[in-house]
Amino acid sequence: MDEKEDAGPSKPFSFEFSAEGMPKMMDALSYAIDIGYRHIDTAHLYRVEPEVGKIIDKKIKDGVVKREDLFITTKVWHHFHREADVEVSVRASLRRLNLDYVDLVLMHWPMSISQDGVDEKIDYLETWRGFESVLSKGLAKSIGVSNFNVEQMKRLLANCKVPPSTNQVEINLNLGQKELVDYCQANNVLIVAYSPFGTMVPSRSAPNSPEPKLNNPTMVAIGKKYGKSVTQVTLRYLYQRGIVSIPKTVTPSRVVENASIFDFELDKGDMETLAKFDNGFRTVRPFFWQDYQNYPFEKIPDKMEIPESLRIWKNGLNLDID
Ligand SMILES: NC(=O)C1=CN([C@@H]2O[C@H](COP(=O)(O)OP(=O)(O)OC[C@H]3O[C@@H](n4cnc5c(N)ncnc54)[C@H](OP(=O)(O)O)[C@@H]3O)[C@@H](O)[C@H]2O)C=CC1
Ligand SMILES: O=C1CO[C@H](CO)[C@@H](O)[C@@H]1O
Repeated sequence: MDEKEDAGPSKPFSFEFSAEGMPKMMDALSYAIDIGYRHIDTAHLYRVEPEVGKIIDKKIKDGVVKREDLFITTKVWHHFHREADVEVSVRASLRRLNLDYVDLVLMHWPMSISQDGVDEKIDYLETWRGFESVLSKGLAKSIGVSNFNVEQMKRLLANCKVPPSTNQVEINLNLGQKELVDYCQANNVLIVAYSPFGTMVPSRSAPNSPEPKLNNPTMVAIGKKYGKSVTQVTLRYLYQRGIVSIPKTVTPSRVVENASIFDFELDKGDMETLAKFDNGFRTVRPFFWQDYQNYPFEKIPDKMEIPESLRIWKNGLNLDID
């Protein structure tokens, strides 16, 4: 393996993954597959592909699932945006995952940032040609993007040979992204919602985070009406908008809870009530990249105090993955 394959931006950030969190996460993944989860979302960034691969391998060897039953997504990070580097990244992920192919590979962000954190200003249309090549070689069964805004989706769809199957973006009750969802769905691009709970959950919440929280009276009342939790109502709401959610939990009971959303249907009135929570509050906003070319979100004005809940990374990110 040449060092380019697994090198990552050694500066300016240092995002420490908690090693002790790994076993819990892997136990949760193993349990999720046992109870019926089939879509696994990972990425070069997350540094867990080898462990995900081991779990998949074991579940196939134990006869719990066949490879074709699973839908594995991984993502290409910023510093592999040269057309030829996309394949380098995907082959490295396949090696770490111990797979012959992934079902979906995503361009994690539209920005291209060097391993040293420099804004390399590579056009994502060039990067996308690398994705089309990876698809043609069978390294991925489908290709998509993540964190693309409406303008970027329009430009990509107008300048590609193979359209993205998916746009994985933050969607939750705070951030409904109606214009983006409507555009993608009108153009047969599946919307996958990351951070589907937004700031509802304590790990993402801060004193100034907007409603709804887990104890929001309106949410609790709607949940009671259907015998469901606030988080199940949230995931069902997204499902009924034609959106695939990818909630994360390391808690076994929540692994079950988050999957138990297909035995009820929110009525029209409740869907309208839930839509009213939309206030545009974005949970995942890496403001440290906001001056880079193709940064997809509105910029936070310098004078505005950046709320703690937006500072998902205190120091940033270190991708020197072995
Ligand atoms: N493409 C991209 O740029 C991004 C992709 N993603 C993807 O989306 C996935 C999910 O997003 P993430 O940001 O983790 O946020 P989520 O909205 O999935 O929230 C995860 C948090 O919610 C808690 N939680 C989960 N289920 C419940 C429940 N039923 N009741 C109460 N709390 C609950 C978890 O706690 P606990 O684990 O302790 O149970 C965890 O702290 C990520 O794992 C990643 O795969 C995420 C961000 C950006
Ligand atoms: O899960 C994640 C944590 O935040 C990163 C940057 O904001 C995301 O891109 C990533 O997928």
